[in-house]
Amino acid sequence: MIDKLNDPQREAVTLPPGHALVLAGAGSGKTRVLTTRMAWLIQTRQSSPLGILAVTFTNKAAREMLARISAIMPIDTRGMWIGTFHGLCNRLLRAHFRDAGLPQAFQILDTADQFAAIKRLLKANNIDDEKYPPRDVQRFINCAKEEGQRPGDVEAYDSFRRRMIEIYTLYEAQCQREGVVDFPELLLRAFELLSRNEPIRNHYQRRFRHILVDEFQDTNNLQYRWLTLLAGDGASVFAVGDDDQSIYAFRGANVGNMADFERDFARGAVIRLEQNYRSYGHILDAANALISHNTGRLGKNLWTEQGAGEQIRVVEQPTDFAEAQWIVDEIRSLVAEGRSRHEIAILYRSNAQSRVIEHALFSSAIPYKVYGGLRFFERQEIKHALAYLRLISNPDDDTSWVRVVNFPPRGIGARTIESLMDQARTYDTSLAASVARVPGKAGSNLAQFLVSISQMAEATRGLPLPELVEHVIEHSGLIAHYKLDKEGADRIENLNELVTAATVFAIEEHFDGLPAGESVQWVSSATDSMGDSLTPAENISPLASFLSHAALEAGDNQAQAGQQAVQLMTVHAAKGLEFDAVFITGMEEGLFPHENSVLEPSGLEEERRLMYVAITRARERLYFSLAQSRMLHGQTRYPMRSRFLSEVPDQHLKWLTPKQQVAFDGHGSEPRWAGASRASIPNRPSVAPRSPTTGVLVGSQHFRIGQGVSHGRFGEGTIIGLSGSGLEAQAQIQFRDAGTKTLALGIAKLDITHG
Ligand SMILES: Nc1ncnc2c1ncn2[C@@H]1O[C@H](COP(=O)(O)OP(=O)(O)OP(=O)(O)O)[C@@H](O)[C@H]1O
Ligand SMILES: [Mg+2]
Repeated sequence: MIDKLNDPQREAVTLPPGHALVLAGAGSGKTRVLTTRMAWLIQTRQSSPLGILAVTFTNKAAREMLARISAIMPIDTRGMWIGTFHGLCNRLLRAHFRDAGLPQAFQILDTADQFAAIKRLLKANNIDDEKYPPRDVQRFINCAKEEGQRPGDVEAYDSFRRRMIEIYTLYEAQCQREGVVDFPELLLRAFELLSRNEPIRNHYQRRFRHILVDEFQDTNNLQYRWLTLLAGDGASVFAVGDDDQSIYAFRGANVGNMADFERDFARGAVIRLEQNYRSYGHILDAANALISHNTGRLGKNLWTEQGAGEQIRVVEQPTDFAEAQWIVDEIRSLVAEGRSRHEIAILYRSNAQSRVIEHALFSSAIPYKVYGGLRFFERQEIKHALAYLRLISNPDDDTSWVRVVNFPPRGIGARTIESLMDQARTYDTSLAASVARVPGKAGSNLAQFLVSISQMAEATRGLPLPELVEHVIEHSGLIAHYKLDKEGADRIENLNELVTAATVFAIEEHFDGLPAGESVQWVSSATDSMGDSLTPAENISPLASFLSHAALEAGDNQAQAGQQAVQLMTVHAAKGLEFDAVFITGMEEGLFPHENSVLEPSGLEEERRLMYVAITRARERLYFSLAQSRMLHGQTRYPMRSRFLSEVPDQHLKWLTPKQQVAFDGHGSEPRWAGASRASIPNRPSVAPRSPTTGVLVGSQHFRIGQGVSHGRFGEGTIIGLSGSGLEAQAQIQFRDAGTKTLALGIAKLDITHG
């Protein structure tokens, strides 16, 4: 098992108990070391499988880890706690729902559900959603939770924040009443449970002697505290990570946790891995050179024995359509050369880019899978079906109630629902519990809905999960409804796919045929002073378990089925994965680096880490592609080449199209636009750019691409795109300090400084 490892890897795997940090760059075998260490701990009998808790970044990674361990040795991995932070916290809360103050069948709100719940809350309390936009409220609440703060802990230094805190309080009451838990709440609840309940804490601290964490650089403060608490004084924490791949700061991840961990725990036990086993030399050196532009790195140097391999191919196309078409043609020849489609990935910085690429793939009949983005469990019909399933397990789930009370339409209008909400508010009950208080025809319609839910609950009691799901999609009226819809065929297919998903889930989770609970005889062997009473986690009903799975795992479904499909995903979603061939698309200023990020140096450094992640996904072949004009958010833009292109030394690049212009270097105020005239943009099918132009006359000023301008507030900048004319004329300007902005030329006061 450990023969195949190099020396530092083997050292890490076989470290004696104690905290340790493996700090190493991409593709150096961190994940492999972590998995092997688990297997090694078990095989050398230093730990039982049940004494290990491992945190992975995605559910897919958790499954792969389990598969790898079972491949190494024949053990029952079922009782092992391997999963994401959210998944593990969910498991903990299910096991101790009472102590955590939750109903047994509590439901998980995903981000979209949470947003809907907040909107509903604002409405119900007559809160002005212009002054308190739901997005901002959501962010406020989530940030507070991620810092471990309840409403009482948040500092109210002005009246706005005071009001936000009141909304947070109302939101908590609503969630509690409805028996629902949002993502950050999973973590915070689990943290509070462990910190307040000593017997439970002691139990788990005694059980988990080994805690292993992958992608440690992306933990947030609350996760860090959760780990520290769970570890107590006795457990060994083995963390692996790469500061250069920290890409979730915008969600509260704190790369400083690595340094803290080293200081607080790992003292001395820091292992660095420097040999990369994934990529050929040109790819690796390009990544190293790029990331060296960042400051404050913990520093490491990656090398490979694999030889230089091929240069990175760079291609510039006139439009985003042409870019997509070129990629599709190239994929055809890769496949013709014998590469498998699932070993080819197309990465993009923004989800919005995928549509054009998907279209090109679809038109060429190349099978592809979108990983992440377009999520199966987020499709409308699936969410409707899940809402019914949630209601039969918990009729007080108001979010689900509101979603389907009139879907399929059954004559229950907005007014009725509002009056129901009023009642619920007045008596502080759930919507279901208030039905009896609504008078007249409206009331009887609502009552009928309630009856149909309880009939479904009755009829499905004791049914195996797939049959239960099938019954509900049929009897909810969803299938019949979509049959009437011209475009409903797809939706019906998806609903049927939900039954398949339930079947697969039941098999994987061993719910098939076995009454829940019997499949987990190992629990009793988890001998502990607290005995079985403390670990009934596995006694959750298959339905509740499936619903959690649906909420936690949106997206994974597609990737699994995508064995023979080209893989499409955002760079964020690609973390930890590897492919033979990778296309990094949209290598343009404003896109990658993203325009929102270039305002601050820290934002730009995060973009650079993201680019580092993207490059290091490739084993053999890497492509950079870009377009001279791109339709984004309904606007045609004429972006400059990404500065990241100029941060990769020329010797690693092979331009497949002429390299005429100089890429934006992010420093000088000199316009770097030395390219050919943009006046003619050939090859753009179907969507014509909205009056693309290289020059615009507004008043007496003549604006041109490449010109230097200055603006009262944003300072000095360079025009990088123009569109429209007259009053509609707009310029996209790359400001030296203020990032990229699109300004209406008739309104913005701009002075031409040169060019
Ligand atoms: N000692 C080794 N011998 C051969 N192959 C190895 C060795 N160590 C790792 N690999 C292979 O190198 C690749 C990268 O390993 P792994 O995914 O564990 O790296 P990582 O450090 O976790 O990367 P990332 O930072 O991208 O998550 C994998 O295909 C892995 O199987
Ligand atoms: Mg990894």
